[in-house]
Amino acid sequence: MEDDGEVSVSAVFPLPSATPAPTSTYPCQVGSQYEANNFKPRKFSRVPSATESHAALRRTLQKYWGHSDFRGPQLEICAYALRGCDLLVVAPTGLGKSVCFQVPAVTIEYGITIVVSPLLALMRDQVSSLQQKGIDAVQLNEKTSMEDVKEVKRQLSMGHPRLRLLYVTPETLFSAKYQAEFDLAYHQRQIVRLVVDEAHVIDEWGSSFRPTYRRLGEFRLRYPTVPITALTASATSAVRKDLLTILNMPQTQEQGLAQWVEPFNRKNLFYEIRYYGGGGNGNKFNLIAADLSKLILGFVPEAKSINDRHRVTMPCISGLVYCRYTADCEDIAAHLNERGIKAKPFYASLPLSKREETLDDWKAGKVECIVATIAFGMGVDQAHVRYVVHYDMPKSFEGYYQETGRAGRDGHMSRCVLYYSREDASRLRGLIDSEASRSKRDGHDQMTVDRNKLRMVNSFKALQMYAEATGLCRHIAICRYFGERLDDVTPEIKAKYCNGLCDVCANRASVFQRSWCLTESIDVASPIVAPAPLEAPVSSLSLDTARHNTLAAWHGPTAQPTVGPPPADSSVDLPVDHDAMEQLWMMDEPQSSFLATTETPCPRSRRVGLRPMAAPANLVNQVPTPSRVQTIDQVAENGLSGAIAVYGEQRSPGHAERKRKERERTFKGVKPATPGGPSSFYNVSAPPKRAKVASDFKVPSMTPRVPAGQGHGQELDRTLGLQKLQEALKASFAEGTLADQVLAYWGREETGERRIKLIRKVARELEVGLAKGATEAIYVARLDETCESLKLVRARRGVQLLVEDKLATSSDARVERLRRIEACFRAI
Ligand SMILES: Nc1ncnc2c1ncn2[C@@H]1O[C@H](COP(=O)(O)OP(=O)(O)OP(=O)(O)O)[C@@H](O)[C@H]1O
Repeated sequence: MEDDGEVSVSAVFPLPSATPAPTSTYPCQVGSQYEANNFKPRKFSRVPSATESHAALRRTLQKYWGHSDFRGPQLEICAYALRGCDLLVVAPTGLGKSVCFQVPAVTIEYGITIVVSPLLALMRDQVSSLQQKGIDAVQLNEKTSMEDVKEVKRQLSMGHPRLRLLYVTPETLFSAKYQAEFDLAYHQRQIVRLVVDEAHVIDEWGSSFRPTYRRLGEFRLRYPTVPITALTASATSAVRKDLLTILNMPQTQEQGLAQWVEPFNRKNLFYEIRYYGGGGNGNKFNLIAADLSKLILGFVPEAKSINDRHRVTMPCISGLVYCRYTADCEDIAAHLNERGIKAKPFYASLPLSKREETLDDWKAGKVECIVATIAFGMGVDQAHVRYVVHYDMPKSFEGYYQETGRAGRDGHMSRCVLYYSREDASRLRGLIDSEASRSKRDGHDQMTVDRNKLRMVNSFKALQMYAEATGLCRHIAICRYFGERLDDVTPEIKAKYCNGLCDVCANRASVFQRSWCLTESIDVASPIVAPAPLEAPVSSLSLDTARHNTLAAWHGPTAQPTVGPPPADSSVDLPVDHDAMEQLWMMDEPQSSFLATTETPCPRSRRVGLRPMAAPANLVNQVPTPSRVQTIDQVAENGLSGAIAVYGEQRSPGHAERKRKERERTFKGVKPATPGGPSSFYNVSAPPKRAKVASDFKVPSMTPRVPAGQGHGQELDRTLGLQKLQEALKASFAEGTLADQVLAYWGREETGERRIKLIRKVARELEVGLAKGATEAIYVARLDETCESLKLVRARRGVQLLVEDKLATSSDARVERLRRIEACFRAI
């Protein structure tokens, strides 16, 4: 019987050749829950500066995890999570990706982080490790007891839950059983983030045996203000694009994505391929078993000396052997036991208690070797695994990388061996073909089937080429597969990536000689063909229309989206950047073969979409006399959050107590979110809190663009223009006595949410007027002038002119534009 639980496959594509130039905005804050919620670390009553956020995150890490400091990009990623950004993190196995979402989830003041995890065992591990640290975490899946389900539902509905991390399967997330609770938690602003862990499985599992994975994109439509983090260790650039598309996440820095792609190399792993010929008719066991046990026994002295050298105290040497079939797991485990290696089988159809026992014994060092199918592996975090052997070839390159990634997570040298024969490869190829046809029977459309099949085949072909290449450094080949552009001749690169830690670099001649035993009559993989572009999950619908439809499907046709769809007659689709959307579906140029790639070495870390550290000049100009001393340099260093903090009140003794009393006063008469339910600090019926910060609006310095390659007279890209207008209107009218005066004069006395809605409508109306008959240059100029005019509302002199009806007598050019704005406010 074959075991399910495969990791994704993908084709071979290069990474973007260069990191996009940084912009001077914080795109990830625009339109995110950050705007509505202002995630704050505990103890902060205002938005903290970057330095303060970092300190808060570090404190959490030290207090709960006991690590002295963050590793690599962890701190930066956590800080972006605190800001409410959408994040994509692609980092090698063992880097510590869990910290990147767990630490912010615990650091912020309140709210639940939902973590979608693919495997129950992985969920169980992470939840119990968090609970041991004293963190409120819980898992919700089909195995959760009734009592726990009740408690989770209570936490989701209560308005101010203790719960910090809720681990779910995608099936649970979309189960009708919990929808009301998730909806309520969302409306009470208690869902702070969706995390998709091991996100690479979305692409393949979603189109084969776990279709609910593909539904994850609906989350964004349903809960549009909740930011998303996707994390994976193995994703080529094509897979990354697919993930973002499926999850309905922004695709670029401009659209609000912060992305980390860390180098894939695992320096401390020794990769080796063992070739064998034949292996048909059930004689594979006879061919390999003896060699396998000899290999493992041979590792032991070396592994022991590594452990001793690094003071790793384990009763025995930990290792893993991967097989494709459950029967092989049993046979190999029995064989190893006969040879004195304490081994146990592990596969999906074993009872859960048995699997848990095996895993616990292995972690405790009572069992030396686990002989497992791919049901075991992803996310398993055992530090001292000294070897990973593939008795069978994995079905995908990503699978190989993930599984070998279990080795050497403590950073010390460990070995990864793959047994390879062409017979095995061609059998596996047949299996992949039949699996692809099975997904056709499962009701997927032809295009999805074809694309999926091509992906699987390509990934497998790449793995076969990797195994067959007797002259290419294994480390370089792996990194090339994931898109790093590396040459394999420069000694510095070879030393940096491998330094003799693969069979080819250690002894190329011997590898070549050993490969002679491969059966010549069987073909090696044919070239890789790029799959067709991915169908957008929201296809031709705009995101807003899709979001509206989704909400209607869930909440009934009268459902009111939190951020409503634009009126039918509006000529602007606010969140859709058609130009950028079109680029989403465009794939990179395929490489004929990853083995042939050469070029510049990969930088240490590729970060795409990161916020630069300089604050926009226009923002700095707007900062009123700060109540705390803060230089422009500090603002630049701390970024926008830092600049907002400038508006914050000076803290004084008794500040916390005063804040508490103020809060109690504010929420005294607040109605419960549900009839009979507890009242909440954050529920929707709470009166709008008067912000202490001057305003949390962002002023993006974005320029409206025309679609690439088009000139004047062509259709304008107006999304950013609309956004700019909206921000300017908000800045002038969202609050403040001057704005109140003007609006009262215009007969608009809306406050709070109603005023914000009005501002949105006015922005749309205005933008349509400005775009009429305009070329790009005229449009930009009109936008700038209108935004400039709006500043009058923030000046006493301007307000006087307005409310005393002296506009007609004024010669100020801005007045004319202000009239247009006034007309809009009066008319809507
Ligand atoms: N800042 C840190 N300092 C020390 N150890 C850390 C730090 N961050 C994470 N670790 C440790 O690194 C190990 C790997 O962490 P984790 O399981 O999150 O990795 P991962 O990136 O998710 O790997 P995989 O993709 O293979 O699941 C864990 O044992 C964790 O405790």
